[in-house]
Amino acid sequence: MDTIIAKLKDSVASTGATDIRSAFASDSGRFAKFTARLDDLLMDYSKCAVNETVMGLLSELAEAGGVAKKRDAMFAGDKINFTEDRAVLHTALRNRSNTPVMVDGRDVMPDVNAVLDAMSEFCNGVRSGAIKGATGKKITDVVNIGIGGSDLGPAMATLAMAPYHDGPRAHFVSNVDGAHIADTLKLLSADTTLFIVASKTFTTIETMTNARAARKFVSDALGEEAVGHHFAAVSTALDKVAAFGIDETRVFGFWDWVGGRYSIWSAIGLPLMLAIGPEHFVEFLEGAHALDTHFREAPVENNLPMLLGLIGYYHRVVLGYPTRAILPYDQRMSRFPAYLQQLDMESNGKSVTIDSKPVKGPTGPVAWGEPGTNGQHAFYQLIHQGTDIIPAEFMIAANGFEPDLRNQHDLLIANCLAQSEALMKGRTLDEAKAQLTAKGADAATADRIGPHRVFAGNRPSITFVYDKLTPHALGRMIALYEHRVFVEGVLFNINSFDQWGVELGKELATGLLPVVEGKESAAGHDSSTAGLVDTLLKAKA
Ligand SMILES: O=P(O)(O)OC[C@H]1O[C@H](O)[C@H](O)[C@@H](O)[C@@H]1O
Repeated sequence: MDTIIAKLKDSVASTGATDIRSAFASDSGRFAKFTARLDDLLMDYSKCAVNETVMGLLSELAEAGGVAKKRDAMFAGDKINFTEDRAVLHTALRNRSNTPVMVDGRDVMPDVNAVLDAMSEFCNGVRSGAIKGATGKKITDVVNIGIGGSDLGPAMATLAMAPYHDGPRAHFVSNVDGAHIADTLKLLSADTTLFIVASKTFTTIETMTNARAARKFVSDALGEEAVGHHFAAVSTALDKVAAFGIDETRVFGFWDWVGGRYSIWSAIGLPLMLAIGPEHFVEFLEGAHALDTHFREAPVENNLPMLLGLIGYYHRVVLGYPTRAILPYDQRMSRFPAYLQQLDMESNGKSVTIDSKPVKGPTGPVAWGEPGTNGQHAFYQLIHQGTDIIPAEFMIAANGFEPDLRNQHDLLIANCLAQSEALMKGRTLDEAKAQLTAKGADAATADRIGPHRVFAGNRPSITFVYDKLTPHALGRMIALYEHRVFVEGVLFNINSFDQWGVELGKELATGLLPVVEGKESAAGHDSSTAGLVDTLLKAKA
């Protein structure tokens, strides 16, 4: 690996790979060379700092890092999440070919299918009105109470699939800040609302606290006996759900081999299924399955997640770029960057290798973003002219869902393409000055103002294009990013599937609660924490 990385660094210098603009000028076939496809999904990475030498070395890197072998081990149910002694099988949840997937000598597919059937039956009942609230009214609103992976996936996907909504309205409460649930409940009537308590562990303090507030909302309005009609739960901890008092016919399970940030395909997808219906939900699973099959079968040079992971690794480790921007040109994908933050940073924000040694180089970059065109009018300035190079990942559908607003969709496409072109081409000082002079500026003004109007160019971007954001296309896009994170994690030589880094803060918060409540002294805490507690206690009304 180290030798190949060194060769990559040398080849960047010796082949001038980062001069993307010149590469386009000298090779009209560049787009054809550096694009890959899966059905209608096109990945254009020609605007990255790559050439045949770089791509060849990246393929060698995939081989040396054993990516294909580890991929096969994941799909086969090996316990690759060794720090938690767990298999990693979110792919089994969307295994539409239904081939057996073995964990500890047992095929998990019958259980997967049984939960999917139970979810479908429940959703059909709620959507048709056969399953009603305690007063006999139809459920019009569903509130998912969850956080992290039990919120971001369903919230992101439900918003993305808005054109397919024909079920109850969906709301998402995640934050322990009482403002979140209070503002949500204000809009709702208990007798027509169903709450889904979604928590893999069923111990997460934010979720349990919000669930109790929701329970009080229902019992205050309709009486304690109504609670059962207005709650469902999704969890791996069925004993804890029973203790909370949710009827077992309304509990949808999943398994410890589904990571929270990979759980949208499981019963955690219940709010999405309620909104778009079981058939569209299955199409969503099928899209992910198509990508899984592609990941397992396509040769590296045409394998989208392999390429995306290899280029991501190249950007981070070889070129040293610290972040990447996720920029969907799709308003309904506005939560996709937030979703990817958990997927990517919780998976690959690690400092210890699988051999339990400190990593030698960088691991996961900061992933961030907002939908275009909004970002253009906010932070793109830094992407174009700032001192860090930030690889951008654009995504755009050829078609929107508003035929009467086709002109707006064309404007959206033009903006998306213009950004990647501008990032790559930039504007030289001579061009900037000539432009100023053409507008009537004198030479001294052109000299003074010109440098401010220079764009360095050669800034990398990847663009994804697909026909339309259908359930299939969304499932495929999420799975693509999941496997990209996998490929990068293998190359970083880390375990992408645990998240010990979130634990310390949780432990300290538990210890600090009695201090903040004024029941215990802050002695023993550092002076900053003690000082902050003191300030807050004095200001407490
Ligand atoms: O689903 P839960 O068990 O409530 O967990 C919710 C979230 O909280 C944890 O702190 C983890 O960092 C996340 O990976 C997880 O998705």
